[in-house]
Amino acid sequence: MDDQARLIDVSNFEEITHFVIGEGHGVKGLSETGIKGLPKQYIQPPSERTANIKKAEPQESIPVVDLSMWDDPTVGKLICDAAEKWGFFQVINHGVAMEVLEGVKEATHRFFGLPPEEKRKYFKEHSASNHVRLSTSFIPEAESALEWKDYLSLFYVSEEEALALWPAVCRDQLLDYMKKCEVIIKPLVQVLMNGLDIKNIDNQMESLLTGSKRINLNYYPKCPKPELTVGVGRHSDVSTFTILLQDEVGGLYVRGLDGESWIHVPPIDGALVINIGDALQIMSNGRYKSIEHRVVANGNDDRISIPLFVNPKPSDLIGPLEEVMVKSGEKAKYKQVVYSDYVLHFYRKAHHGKDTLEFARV
Ligand SMILES: O=C(O)CCC(=O)C(=O)O
Ligand SMILES: [Fe+2]
Repeated sequence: MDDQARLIDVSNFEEITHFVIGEGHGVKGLSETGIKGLPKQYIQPPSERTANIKKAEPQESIPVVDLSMWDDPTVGKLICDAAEKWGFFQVINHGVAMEVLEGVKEATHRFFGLPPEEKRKYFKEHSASNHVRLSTSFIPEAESALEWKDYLSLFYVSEEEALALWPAVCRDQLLDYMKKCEVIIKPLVQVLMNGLDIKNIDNQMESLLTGSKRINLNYYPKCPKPELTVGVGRHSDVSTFTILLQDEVGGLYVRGLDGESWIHVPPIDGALVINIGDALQIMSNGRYKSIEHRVVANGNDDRISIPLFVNPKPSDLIGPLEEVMVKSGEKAKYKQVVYSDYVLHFYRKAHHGKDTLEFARV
């Protein structure tokens, strides 16, 4: 380890980029060299550094909803209230077995444990398909300061394609997990739509809300100077909703109800975190909120998380749902946009809070 540490010059921008991206080591590899300083491209402006996080009182936290009785109207109410106020909640007794969750976490560690020559094949420059992409930071080409994170992003088209393209060390566990998550996705759609007074969810509506899926494997290696950088910068997700599995390390913060403070999402063994994304904020004309969140870098531990983004289809036109507009009599806050245009807009710039939504604002 020491040998490698001597080889890496923290102040040499090109050398770092070549090591991280060119050779496929990622920031995980950089962290494992034992570097002591933070390369300058990872230094965030003071306003974004998480050491400045003004934390809320610990007793205020996002709701935890027990899903053992989906049909109980109080469960539905808790979920819809959380979606309106917090945009974030955790679920327990959700019906996805502990072994399945463990399998996904192990698969994530197996993928990131591959030698760099193997992982390199999945970087943009080499990947056989843009449905399978390993990246570092968020979108390094567009960022003036990088995030301390590597991630594999897998767009789901069909089981057949996934079996052919997704890395063999993780694909079976991920596909199994995605299938098992249907026990959450279907009733969640039902409950959220009920909350908007939409009772009849036909195939077209179901497809508009859940027609495509993306699963990411996030790896946040231990960081030499965590107070100067971030794991993920503030953003909201572009999904309908996201189901997030995190490990026991912690570090995810969501914007508090006052719009200023940051609230930690404590890891709960066996729980899943659910958050509303921009697509549902748009479709509900702002009733359900996609809330800003961020991940701190950690000086002591590596962390993983696995978000499953449940999305409209790329070709779908999204806008405030007609049923919502008719029932509420409100003016539309958002216009109709092609979902893939919205997503492309998100991927064109660095994470910056909820800015992406402006793209769809009337
Ligand atoms: O790692 C986390 O807890 C959250 C990650 C996240 O926000 C994302 O991938 O969109
Ligand atoms: Fe996110």
